[in-house]
Amino acid sequence: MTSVRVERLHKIFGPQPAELVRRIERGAGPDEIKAAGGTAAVVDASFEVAEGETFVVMGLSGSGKSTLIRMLNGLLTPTAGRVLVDGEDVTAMSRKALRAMRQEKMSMVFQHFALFPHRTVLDNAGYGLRIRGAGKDELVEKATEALNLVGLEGWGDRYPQQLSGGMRQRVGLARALAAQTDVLLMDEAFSALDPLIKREMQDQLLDLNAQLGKTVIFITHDLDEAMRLGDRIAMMRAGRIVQIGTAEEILREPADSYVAEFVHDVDRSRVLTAAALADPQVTAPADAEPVAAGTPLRELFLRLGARPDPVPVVDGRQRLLGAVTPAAIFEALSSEPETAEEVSDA
Ligand SMILES: Nc1ncnc2c1ncn2[C@@H]1O[C@H](COP(=O)(O)OP(=O)(O)OP(=O)(O)O)[C@@H](O)[C@H]1O
Repeated sequence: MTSVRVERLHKIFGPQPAELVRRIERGAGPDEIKAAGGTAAVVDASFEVAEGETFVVMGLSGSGKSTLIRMLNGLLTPTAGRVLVDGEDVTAMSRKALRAMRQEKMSMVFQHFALFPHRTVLDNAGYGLRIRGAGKDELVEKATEALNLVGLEGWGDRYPQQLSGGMRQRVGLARALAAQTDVLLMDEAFSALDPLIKREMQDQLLDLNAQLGKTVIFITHDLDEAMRLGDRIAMMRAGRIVQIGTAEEILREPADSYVAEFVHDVDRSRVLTAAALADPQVTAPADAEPVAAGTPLRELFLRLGARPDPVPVVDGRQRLLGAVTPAAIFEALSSEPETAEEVSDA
């Protein structure tokens, strides 16, 4: 399996980009960079994505998400910094090595997926295999398997115009899956879809990942999507990553007022889980039925109605993590999170 590591990555558009990176390192802000004719699209980004992890990059339009993801597979060359895929520096690869890396290790799914109108769905799904030089039998086998995985069983002989928008996006996903790369880069892959279909695709990605264990780097400007899909989320603002954490960490301890504002309207009862509130010091009644660590607070809250006692919480192996008191549930659901700024000011 493949891991991805990003070290002090910068991308500056405009004249003398390397000089502008030096100025940023000496403390220049976005206004100074702008005055010098540059755009600081990505500034000093560092993170590591573990094998099998779904890492979401989240931010408003123009915050640098697409620029960042395009540097991961070498579509854009960084102004400074390194991208390591399986320990190999993408920024130092030849064109040929880059092409091989994209074919063998990282597939990309875009928002507006380009399907070839005159090729069948099966051919479209197998496109990555074809350019890699796969034989016909292998192409048919792997593309069919990928189409089945995304719920398009039996559609291989059709043409793109016979499919709905959601189905076409599934073909895009199937193409990435058929290539059997360990890493999927998904750039606003579901953003153009209707809300219901979008949700279906998210469920499908979660399902697929439970089966296949791919490393997914997923870009979105949709916070609900980020929270549903991400094992961890990187919050970007004006080119910088301002916080990296799980949905719960970001909700409970936003790094600054920008992130706090962003997550303000999130339905905490659906995102926060029993695990975050389980206190090993609290004992639940012996006959209380335990809940799984991932149980959303909403469900815990509903359960309290029947019996207002502490609720025991167990992990996947039925080990006791602690218990959640009704008071902890009320507090988590009603309190405003403190930002890290406020905590350090105090
Ligand atoms: N080729 C380019 N030349 C100059 N500036 C660019 C170029 N590509 C992107 N930018 C600028 O870099 C900044 C980051 O853009 P980027 O597309 O990465 O943001 P984003 O978060 O992906 O936004 P969106 O969701 O709208 O695509 C923006 O200010 C954008 O205008």
